[in-house]
Amino acid sequence: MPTGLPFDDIRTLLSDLPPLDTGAVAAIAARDATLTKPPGSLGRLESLVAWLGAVQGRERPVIDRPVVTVFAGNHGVVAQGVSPYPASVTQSMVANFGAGGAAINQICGTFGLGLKVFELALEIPTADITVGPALEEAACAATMAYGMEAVANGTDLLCLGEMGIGNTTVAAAIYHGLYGGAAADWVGRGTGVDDAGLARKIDAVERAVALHAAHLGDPLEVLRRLGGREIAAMVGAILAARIERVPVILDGYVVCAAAAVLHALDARLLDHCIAGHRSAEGAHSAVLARLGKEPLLDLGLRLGEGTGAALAAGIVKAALATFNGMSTFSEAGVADRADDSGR
Ligand SMILES: O=C(O)c1ccc[n+]([C@@H]2O[C@H](COP(=O)([O-])O)[C@@H](O)[C@H]2O)c1
Ligand SMILES: Cc1cc2nc[nH]c2cc1C
Repeated sequence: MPTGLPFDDIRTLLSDLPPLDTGAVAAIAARDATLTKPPGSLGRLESLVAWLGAVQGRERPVIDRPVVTVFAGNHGVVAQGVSPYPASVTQSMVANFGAGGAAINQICGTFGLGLKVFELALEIPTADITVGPALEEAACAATMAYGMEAVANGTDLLCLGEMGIGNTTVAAAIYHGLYGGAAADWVGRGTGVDDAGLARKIDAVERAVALHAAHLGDPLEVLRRLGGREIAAMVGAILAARIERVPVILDGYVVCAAAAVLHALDARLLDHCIAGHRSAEGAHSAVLARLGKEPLLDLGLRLGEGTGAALAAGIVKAALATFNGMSTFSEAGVADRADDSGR
């Protein structure tokens, strides 16, 4: 057992972060300038390769073991009537992931991504955040540690996803707890609540944040009081990836709640993350602006499961394939431009 307060053990991990590799970025820019294309013509694909190199610390980044991790949790706040679906759907969807029948299975198959599902005590929902803290500190820290396993198998690109009926309510509570404003600013329809459900959801988020208001100055307290197990595990996964130099693609509105906790602790904790997409859940745009992330895709998705992150991974893989596989002007015998302008 670790000694001291569990959150203290987490906090020690925050203090010693590897720097991004600027030498790798420079080397990538130099090779990019020799490839058979006008400078800058691959747009954001070029900056994606630079990002991979900066995080991995490699002049030739690799994506040999990309993985999507789906963290699944259940939430006591479902008792407040905040989701149109019963909590049992979380377990059923985990079975569906295992059987290969979910949307994320098909996207992983399309782009050659591994899929790993972390099932987090689904039979024991976290406490209702309108009544008390979701998790005790020790349980929250232990769940964060479990989430660190996401990078344990030598993955070189981590796509984060989640599944949990009710978790758009806890995500909204986290945003309201971290960023203030009105509860309604952060609450959306999730899986599709009707108007009465939306009103219950806004009310639940308001009451939860009011209940815990005295403790919300510390982002880790926001996490344990207003979050849930899949959110805590994703905080651990993002943190471990930062330390292990693994690039991370964030999914949508719910995954970004985990990212927001770390960002509130120290913005550099998200240096290794890109936003895979903009979710159709209304407040996601405001969240992305707070996090300083420009999403790669904007496809109107609001599913979760890591689907937006996995789709973005397909683009990232293509970006790296262009960088590694393209011929240079001299190799291909293509005439380069006559002057240095525009470089
Ligand atoms: O992350 C998103 O952008 C997102 C937006 C809407 C819904 N979801 C998914 O929907 C579930 C939560 O919705 P709800 O209505 O039960 O709170 C959960 O399994 C999430 O993966 C996810
Ligand atoms: C069917 C279903 C699938 C999901 N996948 C992610 N969240 C979900 C919510 C529901 C309800």
